[in-house]
Amino acid sequence: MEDCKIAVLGIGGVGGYLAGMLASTYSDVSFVARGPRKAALEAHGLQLHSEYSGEITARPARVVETAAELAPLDYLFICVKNYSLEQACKTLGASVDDHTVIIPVMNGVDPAERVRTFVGRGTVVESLIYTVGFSNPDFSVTQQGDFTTVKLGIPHATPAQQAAVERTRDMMVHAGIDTQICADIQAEIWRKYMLNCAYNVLTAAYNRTIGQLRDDPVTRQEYRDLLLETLAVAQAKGVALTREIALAEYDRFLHKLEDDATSSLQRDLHPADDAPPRESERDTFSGYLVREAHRLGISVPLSERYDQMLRNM
Ligand SMILES: NC(=O)C1=CN([C@@H]2O[C@H](COP(=O)(O)OP(=O)(O)OC[C@H]3O[C@@H](n4cnc5c(N)ncnc54)[C@H](OP(=O)(O)O)[C@@H]3O)[C@@H](O)[C@H]2O)C=CC1
Ligand SMILES: CC(C)(CO)C(=O)C(=O)O
Repeated sequence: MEDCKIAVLGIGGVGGYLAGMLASTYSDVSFVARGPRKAALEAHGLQLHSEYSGEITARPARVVETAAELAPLDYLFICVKNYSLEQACKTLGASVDDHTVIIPVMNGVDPAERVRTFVGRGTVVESLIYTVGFSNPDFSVTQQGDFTTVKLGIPHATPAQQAAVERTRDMMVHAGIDTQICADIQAEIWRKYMLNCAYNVLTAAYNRTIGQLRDDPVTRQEYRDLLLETLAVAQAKGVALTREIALAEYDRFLHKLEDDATSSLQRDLHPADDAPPRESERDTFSGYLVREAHRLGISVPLSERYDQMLRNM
């Protein structure tokens, strides 16, 4: 395990945490980054300010502009926004061969399927991550809060695929990354997506924290309704999510999420420095949900309203 070849493509909020943890454990970790971020990582390494894992300065084996500059990898983590995924997959070259395990660590329900289509080789492990992280103007990365957890799996895995999932989990746990294997990874991904379709959509639509959404009776009720609309679409697609799980997520919103919690969609649409909105994943959340609902004949009026509102921002 010590000399496995690992790369992380996308050294932002999510990739920066994983890259920092991996590069401070393994000797052959490459960072794929571009422009001024590449120059900063080459000059100073990656500074990770993690409330969960501590203050880490990670020096990668190398920083490259594209993965195509790398020899075949054992593991490739792809941590880009959904709108960058296709382009990123086009730059992999010979870094991915049939033995490579690719782990897209992203929001949305279909990144793994899209990677399989765009790349067509290697073993793609599905994943999701619960974390709060972002990149800073000096290209350091901050992870906030006392958790960061990754879940892995491959639906209907063959024994060889399951072995790849287990190897990946062991490699990540050895680097100090909380990682669990899920028997039904699709259901877990949809559970997280259901959360995102309420949490990310409402925090971004109003630029409010979770505490502010919870204090307002209208948004408090809408959070529940958005969870239930997403549940209806998931169930129509045959995903094993139940009303009890949706209501447990609502309970978490009411009683457990931090008052000052924000979302990645909110941070992109409302940058802290009053800069103009950045490109965002609104299409990954309400956009995809509404399209799937229409295709399946499910009524999702509130998601439609918020999708329109986010599109007009
Ligand atoms: N941030 C969070 O708290 C959470 C995020 N997620 C999900 O994780 C995924 C990643 O999000 P996040 O880390 O926040 O995103 P960021 O925007 O912070 O980071 C993405 C990084 O990918 C880089 N990138 C994009 N394309 C390429 C490429 N072709 N080559 C090299 N680098 C590339 C970008 O570089 P550049 O700066 O040069 O554009 C950027 O640094 C998303 O799907 C998000 O929804 C999930 C849970 C929590
Ligand atoms: C809801 C949250 C914070 C959970 O990790 C997230 O996925 C995001 O901000 O995109």
